Amino acid sequence: MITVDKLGYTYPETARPVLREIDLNVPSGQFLGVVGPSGAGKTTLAQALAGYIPHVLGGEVTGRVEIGGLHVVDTPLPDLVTRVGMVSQNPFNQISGAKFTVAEELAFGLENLGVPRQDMLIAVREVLRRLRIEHLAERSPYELSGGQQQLVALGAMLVMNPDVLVLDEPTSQLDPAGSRLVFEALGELRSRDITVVLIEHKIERLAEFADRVVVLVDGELRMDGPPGTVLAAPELVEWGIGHTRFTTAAVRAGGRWPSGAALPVTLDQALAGFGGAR
Ligand SMILES: Nc1ncnc2c1ncn2[C@@H]1O[C@H](COP(=O)(O)OP(=O)(O)OP(=O)(O)O)[C@@H](O)[C@H]1O
Repeated sequence: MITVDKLGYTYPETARPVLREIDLNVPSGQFLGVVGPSGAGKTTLAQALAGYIPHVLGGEVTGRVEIGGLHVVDTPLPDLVTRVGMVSQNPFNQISGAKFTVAEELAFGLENLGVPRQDMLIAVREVLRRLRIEHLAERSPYELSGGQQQLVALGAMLVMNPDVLVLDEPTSQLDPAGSRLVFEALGELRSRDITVVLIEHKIERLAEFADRVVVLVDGELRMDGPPGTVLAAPELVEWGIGHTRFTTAAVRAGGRWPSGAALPVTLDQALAGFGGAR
C-alpha cells in the first residue's frame, strides 16, 4: 500500500518544484497507471516512490511518502529495496555488472538477502518461465536486445516479490507481443496483492489492464479515476496526452456513436457501442 500526502519535490540546484501537493493512496494489489505529457514529473514521482528521491538524488522533499507504513524519507534505501522495486526507463542501467548470465543476474538480489540456493533457483526458474525468457538464462545480460534487457530488469524485480512495483515505461523497447506479455504478468500480480504503479505512454494498454489511472500535468495530479472515465476525458487532448484510437473513432463517428453512451477506451467497448448502433 502506498500513501502520498502533499508531496512536493525540488531537484538540487533548481528553484522550481517539479512535484506539487501530490495526494495519492494506492491500496495493496491495485494496478495504477500514471499518464502525463513529457516533463510532467512522472519519472520524478516514480523515483520518489522508490526512495531514489531523496536517498540517491538529494533535493528537497516536502510532505510524506509511505510504502507499507515505512516513511520513505526516514528509511534507509537498503531497507526499502525489499519492499519496493523499480524498473527504470533504461534497462541497461539496471544490469548489476557483477554477473555473467541472465539467471545469475536474476538471482543477484536474493543472493544479497542470503536466500537459500534451492529457493533462489526455484524463484528464478519461475520468473524465467513467466516472462518466457528461459532461452536467455545462460546468455550474458549485455548481449541482449533492449527489449530483452527490459524483460530481465522486470524479472530481477519480480523475483524479489516486493510489496510495490514501480515501472517507468517498462515496455518502451518491446514488440507488441513482448509488451502484452509484460502487461499480463503485471495484471497477475493483483492475485499476489502486489501494488503496481506503471508510467506508460501506451494508453491503450492501460485502458485494458489498469484498475485506475491518474494524470500528472506540470507536477500536479489533475485527474484520478477508472481508466474508462479518465482516458476518455476531453482534457487529455488539450494536455498533449491524446486518446486511444477507439475513443478517437467514436468521437469522429459523430451520430454513429450511440448518443448518451460513454466513449470507448478499449476495442471491446468500441465494438459493443458500434455493434449496438447498427
Ligand atoms: N536531475 C534533474 N535536475 C533538475 N531537473 C530535473 C532533473 N530530472 C528531471 N528534471 C526536470 O523535472 C521535470 C520533470 O521531469 P520528469 O523526467 O519527471 O518528467 P516525465 O513526466 O517523466 O517526462 P517524460 O515523459 O519525458 O519522461 C522536467 O522539467 C525536467 O526537466
